[in-house]
Amino acid sequence: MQEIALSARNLSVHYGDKPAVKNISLDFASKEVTALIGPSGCGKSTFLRSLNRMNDLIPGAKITGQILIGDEDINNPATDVVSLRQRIGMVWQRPNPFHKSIYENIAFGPRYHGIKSKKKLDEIVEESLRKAALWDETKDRLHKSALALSGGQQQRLCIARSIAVKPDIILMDEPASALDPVSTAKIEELIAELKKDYSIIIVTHNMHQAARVSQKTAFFLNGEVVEYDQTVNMFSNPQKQETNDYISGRFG
Ligand SMILES: Nc1ncnc2c1ncn2[C@@H]1O[C@H](COP(=O)(O)OP(=O)(O)OP(=O)(O)O)[C@@H](O)[C@H]1O
Repeated sequence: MQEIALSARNLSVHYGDKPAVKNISLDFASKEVTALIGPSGCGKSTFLRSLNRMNDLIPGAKITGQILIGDEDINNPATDVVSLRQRIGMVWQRPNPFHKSIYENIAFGPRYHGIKSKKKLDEIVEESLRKAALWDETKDRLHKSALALSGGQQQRLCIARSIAVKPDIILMDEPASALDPVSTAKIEELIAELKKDYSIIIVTHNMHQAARVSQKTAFFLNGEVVEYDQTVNMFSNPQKQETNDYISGRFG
């Protein structure tokens, strides 16, 4: 049996009176990549943001249902949201490095979580940049501004920053959509490498990308999950007409 990293149970999200995510239950396997696909506005990002309580920051967003890590429901008001976001990291569509050096971008999180030793921080910075396939490109300029990196390098830096606090799960919201094809390919290679150590849930509009990087795919439509399956099955033999229409480009 596959280990489960995270489960959504009857999860619904409303913005005011308007439902954006409707009663979704999904299990996410450990150390796998799960892709969330579907047309614009179908609730993928809203669902993703619920998984580490980022929707808490949106006024008027109301969340019901459970997000379970083991027996722990992260929607419980007693949950320490800072430590939750350390365990479940997030990488956004546009790279958003801090206006600081490359080193400080990575060291910020571990330092915030109490690591003070320079030697330990140096080790974490190197290890995180290596895991994000960025060490060779940055080792001679660690104390230069992160903003001088290319867009693709900045996105790998953001991935390194999320790795630095040792998460179990990394959420990615269209992490390559603002990047050129070469940078996109690097991010995809990196995702394949990262899944050895982390469970990854990625929103993507790019069907080829979903097919390349993920082991499971969930197809969202109008706030619901229409189909959830192994990616190879989903793309070769979808069970629902709507899935077939979407992946063959008939809408969305
Ligand atoms: N902050 C918000 N306030 C109000 N409504 C929102 C907010 N964010 C999203 N919505 C609405 O919720 C629905 C789902 O949006 P969401 O962004 O989750 O979809 P999506 O599938 O990720 O879309 P896209 O692929 O275009 O990013 C949409 O109708 C959207 O207009």
